[in-house]
Amino acid sequence: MTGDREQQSENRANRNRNIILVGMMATGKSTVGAMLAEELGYELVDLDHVIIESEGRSIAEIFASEGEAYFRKLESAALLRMLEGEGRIISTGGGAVLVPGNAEIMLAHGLVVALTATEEAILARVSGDQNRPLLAGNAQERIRTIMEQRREAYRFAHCTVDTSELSAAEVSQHILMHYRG
Ligand SMILES: Nc1ncnc2c1ncn2[C@@H]1O[C@H](COP(=O)(O)OP(=O)(O)O)[C@@H](O)[C@H]1O
Ligand SMILES: O=C(O)C1=C[C@@H](OP(=O)(O)O)[C@@H](O)[C@H](O)C1
Ligand SMILES: [Mg+2]
Repeated sequence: MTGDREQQSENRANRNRNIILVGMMATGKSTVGAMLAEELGYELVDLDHVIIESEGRSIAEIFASEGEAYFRKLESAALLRMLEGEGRIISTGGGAVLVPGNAEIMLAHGLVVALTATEEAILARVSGDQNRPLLAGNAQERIRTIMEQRREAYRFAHCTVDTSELSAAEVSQHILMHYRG
């Protein structure tokens, strides 16, 4: 086997280990992650839930008392810990890709799927939701600004699914087709 072929087969093996969902808030990472875990019999890991459990307080409380930088440290540490295992669906929070090094770590440990949605779809999904501190205030403005800031940050994924016009179950089926090859 040439070095290139060895590398390719290692990359393929790594992709089969876990499925990692990234993307903007309310693109459906948590919802679809739960469906994928159920379908594949994999362990569901939602990084936000891991953090809420270990800290014993909500994401909004952590942001309010400790700030975003502290939250990002917890998130990156949880990501690293969770990627030590296999057979997991890892639903990340939308900002997990912002910390340098996290994208490369994800690519090396599973199939990375980016979920996207239009600004309108995201706004409809978060309306009345108080649990996303970064969207406090004018949610539409915040969504537009954050989407612009992060557009490039989600491009590293192995594949992307636009969820705007799909049900969560349909998104899950798309990902499964891709994963099973
Ligand atoms: N494809 C979809 N179509 C319509 N609503 C969706 C879809 N996926 C998720 N939702 C809804 O949008 C909201 C945010 O979904 P969630 O899974 O928490 O997103 P994320 O984890 O990416 O922030 C939830 O109310 C969820 O039921
Ligand atoms: O995009 C972000 O920076 C965040 C996304 C949230 O998770 P979801 O993407 O699951 O909403 C949560 O981690 C936190 O509020 C910050
Ligand atoms: Mg989520």
